[in-house]
Amino acid sequence: MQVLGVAIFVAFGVISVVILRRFFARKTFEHIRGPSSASWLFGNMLEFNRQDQAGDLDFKWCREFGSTWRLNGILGESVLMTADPKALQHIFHKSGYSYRKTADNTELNRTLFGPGIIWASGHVHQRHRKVMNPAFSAPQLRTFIPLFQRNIRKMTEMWKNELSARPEGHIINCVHAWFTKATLDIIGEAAFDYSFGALSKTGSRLLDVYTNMFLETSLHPPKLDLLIKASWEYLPLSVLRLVDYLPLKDIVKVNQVRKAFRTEAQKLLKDKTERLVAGKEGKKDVMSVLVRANASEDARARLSDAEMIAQMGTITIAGHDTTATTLTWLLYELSKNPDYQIKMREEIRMIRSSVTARCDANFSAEDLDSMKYCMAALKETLRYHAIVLGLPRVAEKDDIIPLQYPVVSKSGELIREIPIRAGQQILTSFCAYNRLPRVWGDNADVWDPTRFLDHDVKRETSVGMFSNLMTFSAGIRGCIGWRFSVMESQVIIAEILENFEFSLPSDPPEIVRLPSGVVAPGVRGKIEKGIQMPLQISIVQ
Ligand code: HEM
Repeated sequence: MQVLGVAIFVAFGVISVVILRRFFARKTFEHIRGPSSASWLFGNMLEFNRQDQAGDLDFKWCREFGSTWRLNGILGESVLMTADPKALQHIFHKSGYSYRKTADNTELNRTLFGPGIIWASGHVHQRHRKVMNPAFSAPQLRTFIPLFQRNIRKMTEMWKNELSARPEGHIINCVHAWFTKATLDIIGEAAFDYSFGALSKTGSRLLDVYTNMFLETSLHPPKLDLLIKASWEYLPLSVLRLVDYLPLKDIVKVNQVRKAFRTEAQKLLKDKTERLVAGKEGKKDVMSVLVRANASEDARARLSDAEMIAQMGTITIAGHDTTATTLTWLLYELSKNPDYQIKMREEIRMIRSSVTARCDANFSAEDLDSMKYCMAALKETLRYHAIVLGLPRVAEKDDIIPLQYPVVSKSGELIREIPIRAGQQILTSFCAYNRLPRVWGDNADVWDPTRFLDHDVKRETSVGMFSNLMTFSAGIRGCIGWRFSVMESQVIIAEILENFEFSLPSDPPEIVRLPSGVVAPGVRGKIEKGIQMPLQISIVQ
């Protein structure tokens, strides 16, 4: 009886807090325009989470209401959504940890990765970042270039072998499946000196458990899932820790993945620590650098074993499918833009002649940096195909968010800044920012790398980690691996375009952007088959 009383009291308390918070939240956003509520229970969240193609609604709402608008959240919550550069700069760059991740985001990160960098917050996150930074510095990453080249060459040799047996002179491959394997092998070796054996087909348990995780866990979430996760904002941490035991599809899958990574990471950490203690010459992989950086820290600043182990899953998952998917979109665009593909190939060949003239076998970092057409295509793909659509954040304290581009209120006044209360949720839209005509020009809705060719246009407000794009997020929580991804992509682009031509198959399927954790391509009508990007590949003449 007593237990029931406490339960009723707690439930009453939670509901009162929710209603009061939502009442005050409405007040601050009431005057901002936005789509009307599609359902009293889900607001706009059901349509937002189940859009036909990822980003469709972000682009539509941004066109209709300007770069900042209001959404109806679950149970009448009022949510601010923005693609405004100054607002993004304020939230990600200027406010430290004042805009935290949402509870469901944090808990899913904890369930998947454990206590690693992507889960940590505040001073704990600062500690993670300090130990990890040296492993992601430009000089350290440049040492990986030969490793990137060696691994991607394995893939191109396999393609060449396959092609040599085809009298028709071409093959049709899902390039995403290949890039996923190549980038997984690369991250395994570069980050841990570990072999996933993805290309060689020897495979590993990790690979089996992990395959298709993003799609399985985030495509078209069930209604109950959305409701349960919305309630997490109001639950105390002690209750949230029980999330791991929920029989939700995504939780079950990420639990499996985390456990598999933990087993492997424990072995790796032990091996690397023993090497360090024995004074053996340090290896260059990210985890060995981490182990050394950690050992040289003041005891209080060090990462614990559990934290170090969590980094393995984090770096693997954050660090390979992301790059693989971006490269997949790049090849898709190049298949549709053969003239630009030819320009890139000519550029690569020209630089190859100077490499041969100096009797080198491989491109150096400087060679790769001098490939302007290739770099412009990579930047444009990161802009046009932001594989993380945007991120949700919650204000930790009352604040005022400034806007670069004022929006018109319901009563016709210009809104230049938006007061926000502690606890209110903001959805940031990276994909809509990346396509704002005011920032990128009138042809922002077209894939056109020439916009990046001669110069990086000086933007009015600078945001992001790379080239004013929001694709890698920004600020103290921005992607720590952006340079890794860019260098790896430069190597892969040079290797594959020097050797192969890419085009659409003769009867090309309609490719759609799947609204999953990482925006990946699928084929219209065959979405249940998962990620697909069939392209025609032939040897360069
Ligand atoms: C195209 C490639 C990539 C994209 C678009 C991308 C995007 C992002 C984004 C949007 C975030 C912020 C996530 C959040 O705040 O919840 C992030 C964080 C992170 N990324 Fe990447 N990423 C890419 C490649 C990589 C690579 C190659 C690595 C590692 C080798 C990596 C490691 C990480 C880590 C460890 C974090 C967490 C950083 C922190 O919380 O301080 N990423 N990435």
